[in-house]
Amino acid sequence: MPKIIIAGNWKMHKTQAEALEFLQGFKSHLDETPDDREVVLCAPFTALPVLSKTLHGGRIRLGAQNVHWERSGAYTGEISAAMLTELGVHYVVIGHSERRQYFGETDETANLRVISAQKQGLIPILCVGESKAQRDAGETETVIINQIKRGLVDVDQSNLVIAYEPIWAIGTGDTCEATEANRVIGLIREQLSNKDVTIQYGGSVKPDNIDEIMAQPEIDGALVGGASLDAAGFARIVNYR
Ligand SMILES: O=C[C@H](O)COP(=O)(O)O
Repeated sequence: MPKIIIAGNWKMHKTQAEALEFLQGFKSHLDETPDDREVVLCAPFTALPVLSKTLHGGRIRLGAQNVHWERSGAYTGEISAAMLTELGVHYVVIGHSERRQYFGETDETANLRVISAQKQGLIPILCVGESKAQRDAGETETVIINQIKRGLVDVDQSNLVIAYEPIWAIGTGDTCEATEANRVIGLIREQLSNKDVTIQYGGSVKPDNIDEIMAQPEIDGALVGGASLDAAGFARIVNYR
């Protein structure tokens, strides 16, 4: 059975002080969180050390939002997998559509990042998703299958999470219908040799739609952007029914 993973992706939000303030409001809600799910916070690099110290041994796992494929070297502005594991990071978001759109990342660089993350013991959360134009042109299936095939060349599927994030649903409030997300995630699973890979849905997940999303049989979790910034709201998402 795939593990259920609810992850918050804070993107470029929260200073260290704001991250600690969030935790104060969030942690008390975890008493109600069923044991069947993993809770992950993917924070900016600068907030990882303080979160790591505060979360040590607790219920919440730490995630980063990117990783380079080399162990070290002349790569100004980049972070290696070894630097992240040293901080107690367990997960790393890779190939997010914002990285692809604004920073020129491709399926090929996502693939290199996934492999280097796994080598260092990190669990990659590989993001895939089609644009509105691609969906309107009837290309959703082809786009997703290509992203999965190229992103997973030589990748060990036993330590892997995939997030299906239709680009048109990210930060727009325009959530993909839960049944449609379920259909595409089923298609992604068909491409995998390991059927127990956790496949999340991401794109305008909110407290008022998480129950329907998580009721879908193919959906094993959520990657939550904007709604993960508010402690009470993210707690409701994590504690979906
Ligand atoms: O990584 C998270 C996704 O980009 C979704 O963001 P959102 O929940 O703000 O739509």
